[in-house]
Amino acid sequence: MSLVSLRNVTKTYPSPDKGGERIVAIEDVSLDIEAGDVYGIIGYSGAGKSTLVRLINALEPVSDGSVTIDGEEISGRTERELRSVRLGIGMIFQQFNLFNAKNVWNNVAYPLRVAGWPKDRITARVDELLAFVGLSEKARSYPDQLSGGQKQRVGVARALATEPRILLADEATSALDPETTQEVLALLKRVNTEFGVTIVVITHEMDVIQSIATKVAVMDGGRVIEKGDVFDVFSNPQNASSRRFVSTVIKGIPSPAELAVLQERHIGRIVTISFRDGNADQAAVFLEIVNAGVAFELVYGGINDIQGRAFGHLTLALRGDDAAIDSAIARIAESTHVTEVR
Ligand SMILES: Nc1ncnc2c1ncn2[C@@H]1O[C@H](COP(=O)(O)OP(=O)(O)OP(=O)(O)O)[C@@H](O)[C@H]1O
Repeated sequence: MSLVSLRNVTKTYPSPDKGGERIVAIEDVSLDIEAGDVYGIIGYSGAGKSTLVRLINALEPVSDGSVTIDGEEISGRTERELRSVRLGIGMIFQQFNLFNAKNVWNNVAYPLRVAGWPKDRITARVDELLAFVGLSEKARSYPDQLSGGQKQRVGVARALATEPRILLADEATSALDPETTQEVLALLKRVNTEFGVTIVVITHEMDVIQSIATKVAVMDGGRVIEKGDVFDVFSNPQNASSRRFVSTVIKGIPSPAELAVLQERHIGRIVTISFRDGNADQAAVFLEIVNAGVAFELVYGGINDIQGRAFGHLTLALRGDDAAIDSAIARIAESTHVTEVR
């Protein structure tokens, strides 16, 4: 049984114009998140990612379909019942959302006081969490005295206070510089492996998915257009919309504007060849070109690493007899993905 399960979920909002059509934020989304996953939700702005989080977190009801957390259907629950569901879900935010008037220790203690934990257990839990996130020394500091990375570490400690099984991270590293982002991602990875917390990361940053996610769903226009293993989705997207999105976030695929520049700058036919962890022998690809008597120049490229597995794209300008180029492309296409710019 999945820990979080969405079945044919739709969420609409009233139109801002009187009598206008309702806004469809989420449309017919089905998704299963297993215990222990680090599940990335990625997509353009307005794709519906934040709305999806609010539905999982039971902050808003679905318009249609069902959301199940740990086997319990949450639609149609009373506010009181939902409160206990929410206690099992921690949340961290882009802007950290700490209480500026409370010190670090009291920020982390806050959800435990609300949940009615006894004083001695609160003390033990807060001390343990601050040690876990490496901020024991900062217990008496106020949020204003902390760096962005430290603030988010307090956010993580607070989100974990009530021992939730699920942590939702909504653009949790988008306000941080790249180095601090990596620091917070490493902490989230530890939250997953050491505490066994299932993490859902909403992001538009490829780095985040690349470093910690095991599964990913790509959203576009309120729908999940592709989902699965991170390496598979990014190295070999199955449909045109997800290919378009993926090509904007991974290295090595020239944009249409860059292709136009390449075509202008280089003589010959421009082709992009994809390489994926062992699926194509790179030497064999180049041999096909050489054996066909075709000259080539490497004009663009990049290699991506997803948790130790590599894939990439090389763009070449091919020069020679047209029939020879056609036959080389056809032979390369037998072992890997190749596209020609026309
Ligand atoms: N409370 C609301 N009332 C009306 N429309 C909403 C509401 N919340 C979201 N929407 C609309 O639903 C769509 C999806 O929005 P959502 O914020 O979920 O996207 P997102 O992928 O999280 O985007 P971003 O990355 O910009 O936050 C958008 O068209 C948005 O305008």
